[in-house]
Amino acid sequence: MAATSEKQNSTKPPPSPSPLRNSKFCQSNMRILISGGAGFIGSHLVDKLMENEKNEVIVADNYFTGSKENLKKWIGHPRFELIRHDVTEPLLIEVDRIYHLACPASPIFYKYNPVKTIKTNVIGTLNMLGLAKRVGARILLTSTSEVYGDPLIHPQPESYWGNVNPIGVRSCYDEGKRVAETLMFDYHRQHGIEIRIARIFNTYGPRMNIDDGRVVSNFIAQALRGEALTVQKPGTQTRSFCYVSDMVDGLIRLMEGDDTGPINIGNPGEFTMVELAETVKELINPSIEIKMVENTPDDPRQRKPDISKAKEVLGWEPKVKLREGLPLMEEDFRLRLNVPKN
Ligand SMILES: NC(=O)c1ccc[n+]([C@@H]2O[C@H](COP(=O)([O-])OP(=O)(O)OC[C@H]3O[C@@H](n4cnc5c(N)ncnc54)[C@H](O)[C@@H]3O)[C@@H](O)[C@H]2O)c1
Ligand SMILES: O=c1ccn([C@@H]2O[C@H](COP(=O)(O)OP(=O)(O)O[C@H]3OC[C@@H](O)[C@H](O)[C@H]3O)[C@@H](O)[C@H]2O)c(=O)[nH]1
Repeated sequence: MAATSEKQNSTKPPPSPSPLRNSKFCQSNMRILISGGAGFIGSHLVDKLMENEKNEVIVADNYFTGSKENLKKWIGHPRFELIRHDVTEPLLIEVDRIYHLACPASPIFYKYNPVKTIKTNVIGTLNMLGLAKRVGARILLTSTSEVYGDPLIHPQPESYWGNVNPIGVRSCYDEGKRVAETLMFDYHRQHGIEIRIARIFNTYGPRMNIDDGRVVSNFIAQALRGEALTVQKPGTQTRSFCYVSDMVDGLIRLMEGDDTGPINIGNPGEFTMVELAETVKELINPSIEIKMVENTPDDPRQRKPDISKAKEVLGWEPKVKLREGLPLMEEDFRLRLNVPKN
């Protein structure tokens, strides 16, 4: 896809910033909104962006799956602000960049209230795009590998249009993200908004909710609690797991680069769920059992990103291998579950 960020058919210019923005006493150069910033990936993104003293970070989150605990070290910091806000309602603030992450991401949470999930994807993205349009901000959407559905092409390049069930139990999320991508491109083409789209593949790391329901957090929590690891049938389905620090690095490169995307960001190391369970067992608790349990409908059978574009356009590729990332997550889960290492 061609790099394109020039404005086309812009309806009206963004409002002028306050004159104080350019005064020499103005404390920050970049005001960054992160919707969903109290969640797993969002809070790691906050940590990274706060390292730059020129950044002022604002998080808007409704705490559906995120928590203040993830941001506790920044609460009270002069360059940080936390707003309890649901993105299905409009938000009127002044910012230069919007990382739009707000959306439940674990299948058990996004299926819990599918109507709310699709509203978050559609109305939430419309509201964030409306904000970007009003203030002339650049906006990045965290889309997902789920836009490829149960893919018939392997690995998945960005040019693949996907194989998605439009009426299935996952469609509130995967079709919701597909509409969100459409909205991003329509605002770009019609109003000249500067957009970036990341298609994120399965990401793991510290701060995932312990009872999040996603496979890596489930297996680590089960291994530490001494419970059998629950591999959903058939167990031969594959995923490719990216450590969260690599993900955050990719997202920031995408935001600050020139390409609209969509760009796959993920780790191409591919594992069956049985292989993942065996690795967790070996690394964390060799005496644990692995048991096969029923799966849920429409579970994708294979998933692996083609990251040629991310390498070429962003100069990005993941650094942390699964066997290096799992112990870092184990350490965090041990602390939170109060299970010391023998
Ligand atoms: N982690 C992954 O493997 C993965 C893969 C693909 C895409 N993504 C995308 O990345 C983003 C972050 O995912 P995550 O893994 O950190 O999940 P998460 O559940 O930890 O974070 C999502 C955050 O969004 C907030 N939120 C949900 N609905 C909201 C609403 N209506 N208004 C305001 N806030 C709301 C939640 O409270 C939470 O803090 C999501 O958009 C997700 O779709 C994640
Ligand atoms: O305890 C479990 C949980 C899950 N699984 C399996 O593990 C695989 C991965 O399941 P997860 O729930 O972690 O996540 P999925 O890959 O299905 O969806 C994820 O995809 C990318 C993102 O958009 C989201 O984070 C999420 O929707 C599935 O095949 C599932 O059947 C188990 O074998 N055991």
